[in-house]
Amino acid sequence: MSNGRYADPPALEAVALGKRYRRGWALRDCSFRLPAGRICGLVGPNGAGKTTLLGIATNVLRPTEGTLSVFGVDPGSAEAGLRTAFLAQEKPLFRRFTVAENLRLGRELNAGWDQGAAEAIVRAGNVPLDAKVGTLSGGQRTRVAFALAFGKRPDLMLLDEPMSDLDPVVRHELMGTLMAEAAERGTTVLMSTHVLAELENVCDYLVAVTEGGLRLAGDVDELLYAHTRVTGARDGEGLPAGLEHHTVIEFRTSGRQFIALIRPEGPVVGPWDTDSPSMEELLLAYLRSSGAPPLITPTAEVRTGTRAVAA
Ligand SMILES: Nc1ncnc2c1ncn2[C@@H]1O[C@H](COP(=O)(O)OP(=O)(O)OP(=O)(O)O)[C@@H](O)[C@H]1O
Repeated sequence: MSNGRYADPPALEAVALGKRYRRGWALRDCSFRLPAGRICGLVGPNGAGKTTLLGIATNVLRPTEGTLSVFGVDPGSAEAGLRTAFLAQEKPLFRRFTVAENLRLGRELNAGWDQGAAEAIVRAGNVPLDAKVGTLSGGQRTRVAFALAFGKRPDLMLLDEPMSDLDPVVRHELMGTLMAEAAERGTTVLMSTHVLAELENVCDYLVAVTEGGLRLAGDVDELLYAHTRVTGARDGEGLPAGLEHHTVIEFRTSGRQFIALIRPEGPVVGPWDTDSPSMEELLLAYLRSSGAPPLITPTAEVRTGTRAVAA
């Protein structure tokens, strides 16, 4: 169904999206597009609003203001439900049922169910199909939850910190399975994680939130291209003269060196070394500097006049 063509509706489009709980806003004024076929990392500190965003995309939560559409339709529509799979942080499974019974439920609930794909994931971890889910280790349960999500053959796979209880070998293997599936079928993936290194060489798209606000959204290449890492000899405490002409995302000193991440507003002239940041450096700088101005790249920008929800 989805294959990432530009004319297709985006996998996700948020327009002025906000969610308020009793204690206050968990998400506010978020507008971005995630084109179909992308592998997107969703990052932000604890309590930033990631799970809230995923909850709205899966119709577990309704927005307080604004809209979020999934392939151009409301997350509560039958079409969005059919095309989306969600691997929640707490991996809800029927613990008193066996693995096979959980897969059978998956088959009964999903028209396009692929039993072979689901069973292959379970078997690759030597998880017995006749074991009760409640007796499995946390990592084994995650594997079964992965199998249920993959068995659905979704166009959009949403994952909330999916790897947090997996050992490094299984983490690597399941990430490989996820990438192979996404590449083969053009599946859009939106995955929240705190392990920034996990996203390098995997994601081609990023969404970063802090304190409920969107900080970065867009194509990884565009985001990296817009930034320069500047390093040089420290001269006093403050920003070296000349750097103030640029948008400074973060400035730090270490011993006799300084390191800055900037969005250049012209040629970067000075006795410094300039370089492209890594994805991890870029994300860390934005997560540490909540006052830095957000950047939404052209690919992620919501075009005015776009109808957000065709309910
Ligand atoms: N059901 C709820 N009722 C009240 N406040 C909530 C509820 N769910 C989340 N919040 C609050 O909303 C904010 C965002 O929470 P959310 O779970 O979306 O963050 P997160 O980025 O997923 O965090 P983490 O990385 O810790 O999982 C937090 O301040 C949280 O306390």
